[in-house]
Amino acid sequence: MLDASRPIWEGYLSHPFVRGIADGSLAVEKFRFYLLQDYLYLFDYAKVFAQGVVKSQEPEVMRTFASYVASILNGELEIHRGYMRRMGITEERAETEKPTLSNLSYTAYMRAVAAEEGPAEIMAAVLSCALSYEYIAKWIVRNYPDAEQHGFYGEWVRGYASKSYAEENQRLTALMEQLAAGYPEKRQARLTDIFVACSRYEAMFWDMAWNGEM
Ligand SMILES: Cc1ncc(CO)c(N)n1
Repeated sequence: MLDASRPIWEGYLSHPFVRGIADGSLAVEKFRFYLLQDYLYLFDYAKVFAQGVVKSQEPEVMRTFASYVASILNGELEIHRGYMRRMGITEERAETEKPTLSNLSYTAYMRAVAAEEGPAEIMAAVLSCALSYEYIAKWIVRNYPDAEQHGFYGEWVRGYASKSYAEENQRLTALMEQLAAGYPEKRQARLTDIFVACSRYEAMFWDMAWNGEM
């Protein structure tokens, strides 16, 4: 799965939006636009995990999916709310924002997988989002030593490069392997297709953030 999307992931690292966070040169206006879109995105992302609870039978699997619903709504979105406070954006204001077509397409795709398919396919859909942010943030930390301390973007970098985020991702990866164990080739190929599609949607989301799509 990771091999199939390697070239797409390499592209994230040279993306001007990602580079702008890395060297601190990104215009705050661009980040503001991205953050509001990502704020909307994360509520749908949480719903995809919630669908994982609905679609799974084993208590342990249900518990894992459920814990991510809570950690997105209470943990990751705290980063967003922190930035919104700093930029003077209220939650009411953020909720009136309209998702761009790129954003809608990405979440609609994940929600269609979640509605029609099973827990392994749902995990394949959420995995590239989670893993790619860790990949990007760790790459920033390795290559831009000042990025973590940046007065504005530092919090974003630290959050996604953190040990706790990596640990959560390890649990997701382990669950992916557990759910897909013994899958025949055809179903494995389907998981890869979903993972690659979401990796491409991630690239589209960065493009949207950079170009300010309406
Ligand atoms: C678009 C997008 N993908 C992945 C993540 C990481 O959860 C995020 N916050 N936003």
